[in-house]
Amino acid sequence: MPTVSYGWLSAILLGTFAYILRQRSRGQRKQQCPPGPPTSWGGLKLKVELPKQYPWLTYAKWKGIYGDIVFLNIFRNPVLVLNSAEAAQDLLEKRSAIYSSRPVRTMQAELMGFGFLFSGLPYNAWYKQHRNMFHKHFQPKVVPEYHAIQLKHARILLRNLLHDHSNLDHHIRRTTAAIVLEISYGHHVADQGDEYVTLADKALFGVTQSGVFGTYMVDYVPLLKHVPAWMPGAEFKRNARKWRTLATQMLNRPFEMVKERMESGTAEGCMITTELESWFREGIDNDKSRGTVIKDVAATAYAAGSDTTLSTLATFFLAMVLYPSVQEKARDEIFKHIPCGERLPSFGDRGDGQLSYIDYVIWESLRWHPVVNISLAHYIEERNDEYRGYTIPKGTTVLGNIWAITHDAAVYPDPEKFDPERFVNTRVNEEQGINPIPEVVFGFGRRVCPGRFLALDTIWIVIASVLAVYRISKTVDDDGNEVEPNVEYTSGLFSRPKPFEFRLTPLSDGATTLIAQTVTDA
Ligand code: HEM
Repeated sequence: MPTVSYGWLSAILLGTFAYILRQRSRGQRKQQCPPGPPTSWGGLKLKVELPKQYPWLTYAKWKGIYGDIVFLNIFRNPVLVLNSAEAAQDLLEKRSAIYSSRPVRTMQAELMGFGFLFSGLPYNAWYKQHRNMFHKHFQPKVVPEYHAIQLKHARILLRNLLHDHSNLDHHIRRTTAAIVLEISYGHHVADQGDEYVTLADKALFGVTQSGVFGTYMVDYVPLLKHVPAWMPGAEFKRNARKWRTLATQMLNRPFEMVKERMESGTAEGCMITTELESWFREGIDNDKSRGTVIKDVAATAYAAGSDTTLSTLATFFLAMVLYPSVQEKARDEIFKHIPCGERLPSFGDRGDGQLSYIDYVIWESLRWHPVVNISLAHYIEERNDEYRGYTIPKGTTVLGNIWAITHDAAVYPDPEKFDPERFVNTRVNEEQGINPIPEVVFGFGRRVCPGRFLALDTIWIVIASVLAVYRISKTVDDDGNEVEPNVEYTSGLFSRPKPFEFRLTPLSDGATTLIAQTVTDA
């Protein structure tokens, strides 16, 4: 056995080596790329690797050494990390015409079977078809149609938390998943053990593991995909095989469910029924691939829309435990508008900046611990570019370090502090060039998150509802001393707080009554 495995490895390494030599012998002109950590000759013996755990922190450290644009060449894969808002703005926003593609992700798309996620597609006509369909259903003028769904699930959350708040992630995931599943598939999520939530949960674990560029060597050296799964060190192949089954199920099962319900006349109106009906009306033969686009778009909405919103809400709970005065201020703002215990907030309360402090709490939750700390990888596909006198070669993967941008002390003073107050005085902020609303947490240019309008609405209604009826605080030990919560975040594509302890108490008997009423309201 070992002889065979070494044979494979040698063949792959020799192939890679020969490729590099060929490229070099073509006598490429030496380009002056931006500075970065040294990689050895030909990129073969690496002195540096892209970090796998919390890469945003390592990149932020590199900023101190190499500056805000850091260049690496890993196995002939040029990678550029952007560590400042200015660089991200200059390249990913202003030059988004050439910085909006995505690199090939062998692990996620090819081996794991997540090629259906349009978030990973290169910037081409096929991608635009997906993005346009998505935009049709999630643009600002459409998302208010989903307020009733969001309100219902925010209230179910209040009730579920009253019974048990020990598994916060579970309850919030139920809320965020239920909203997207109802909008996309017209599916009503069961309170416990919903088949589709469980399925996506398992499948998405793989996506978040493989989502940050640099995690898997096979993304740099695609030839490694041919390594047999049984070989020592080929764990990635074994994992990929497992996740592939889940990916296929996540893509197909809920879609088939809607089609069956349509055939039996029991389907609820949703994104898929709307799209399928218009496809049938316009003639399937005129556009044979539209069925695939519909299926992909629904699955991408689900993959991208559930755990992201979950993370921000979990961060909000953690911040409220740690910063009780912020919590009181936000609650006071609600009670100025809706007297305590009178009724629960609804979207009508949001208009005209009436509850603007809540908006600041949301933006600070998004900034303090961004969900996506390294943007999905952008890719410059068409041609070489020049920036600040450096060459950015065609074929460079470009990573926006959202964490570094939102924790730049020159822009967000005292960045580790959760302080929604920082956004209050917009005039002074503008004059001093500090504390802009951190929209960067939703990414850049033409690939900016198209689900952000829905996300902000969900986060708003959940936060306003929770604050109106619950106090979130530290737990106390047997001697009555407050226990500090664990403040630790997961690595991976969607970063969220690891479990932490907190107390959740209804504010008053009136609040408990309001929560109980949601059983009949929702
Ligand atoms: C707090 C919640 C959310 C955050 C922080 C967030 C953040 C992001 C970020 C950083 C990107 C990558 C942008 C880039 O490449 O520059 C992205 C892409 C994307 N997001 Fe979100 N997102 C959130 C919620 C949602 C929701 C609710 C949906 C769907 C309903 C969604 C759908 C998508 C899609 C489809 C893409 C891929 C866009 C493309 O490649 O064209 N996101 N998101």
